Amino acid sequence: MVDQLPPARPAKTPLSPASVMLRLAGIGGVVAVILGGFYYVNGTLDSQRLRPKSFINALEHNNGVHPGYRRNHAKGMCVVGYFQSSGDAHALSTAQVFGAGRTPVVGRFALPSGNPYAPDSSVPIRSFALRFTQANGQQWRTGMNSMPVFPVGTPEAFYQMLQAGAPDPATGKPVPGAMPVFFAAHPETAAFLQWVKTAKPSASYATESYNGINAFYLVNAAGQRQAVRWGVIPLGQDAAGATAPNDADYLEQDLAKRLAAGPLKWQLNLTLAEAGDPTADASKTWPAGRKVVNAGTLVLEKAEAQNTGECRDINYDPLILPSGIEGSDDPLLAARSAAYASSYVRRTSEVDQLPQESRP
Ligand code: HEM
Repeated sequence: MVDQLPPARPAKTPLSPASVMLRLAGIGGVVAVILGGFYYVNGTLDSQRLRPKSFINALEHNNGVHPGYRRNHAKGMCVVGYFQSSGDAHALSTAQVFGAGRTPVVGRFALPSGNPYAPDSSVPIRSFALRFTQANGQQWRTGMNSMPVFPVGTPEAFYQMLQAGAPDPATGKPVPGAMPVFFAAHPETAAFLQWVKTAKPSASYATESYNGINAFYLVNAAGQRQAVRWGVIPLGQDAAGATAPNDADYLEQDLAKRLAAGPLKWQLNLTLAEAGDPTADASKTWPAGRKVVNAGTLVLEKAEAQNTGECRDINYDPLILPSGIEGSDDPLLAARSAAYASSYVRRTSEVDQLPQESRP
């Protein structure tokens, strides 16, 4: 048998230099369109558009750069313990944390400032962040504040608020009058300002209530979705009239002392929204009288210094949620998630510059 040769291909006419240039320009054009798309989505082409680093740059501008520390809520302390479920939230959510048993927790108490040396009495707000690690490996991370509402409802307004708090280059202090002007232009701050009127710096992290503020959805085995806001209330209280000392650093010593004497406990409450309650506006409270489900007890057993403790390398991103809990349409959630990641990238690349603290 004789092999048949394939038919000869017609000889190709070489491209003229002009055609080569045209083809290269075409390829370049496609690449430029793709890159332009990326830059557009990233906001690089729009100098006015907010990006994760816009918040972090503003926080650094206002508070200074403190290598290795969180760019907001910089002064804090790690804590370790567990959550004991009551089982009462199981009908609302498939998340394992609400089933029977215990879920280990790594938490962090902090002050809401980017300055890790801020005196404890400088602000009436304290914060509490938690990471629950379920047996199936899924995590629920949340950051809560002691106020019941956020001053504003959008990332843009929060950025403007940071700008209003920027220091005057001449004095290094906030520009007098800038914050009142901001509040006057933002009537949604009314509920927060009402709270501030009576809020006092508390004498202990242990006797505070903390609120998740943003709305989330719980999803049950039937796929039903219930909008909720959550928070924790302390099971221990000081005698009435306990006041904060003048000392700049009393909160950490107080917490270490209390934990050395025994575990500290909070009740985890889920407030259930009714039709019409806003889920996309953290500056609005929900009407009183909403049903509250006691999901269980948070028990803290040990405190650790934040520079060496387990919470140091945790990014308390509010959108890290297990199945059975979902984010809402609140625009602050995505902005928080992105800004915390940006802060995390900066601070974790500087960890070797942190002063090493001995464990309490
Ligand atoms: C657009 C709005 C917000 C921005 C840009 C923002 C920004 C930040 C940043 C950069 C951090 C440091 C994150 C890290 O390095 O781990 C932080 C921490 C924190 N934020 Fe926000 N935040 C916002 C809104 C809120 C809201 C609504 C809450 C409500 C509870 C909140 C609660 C907290 C808490 C508790 C922490 C401390 C977490 C920890 O201890 O590690 N933030 N925030």
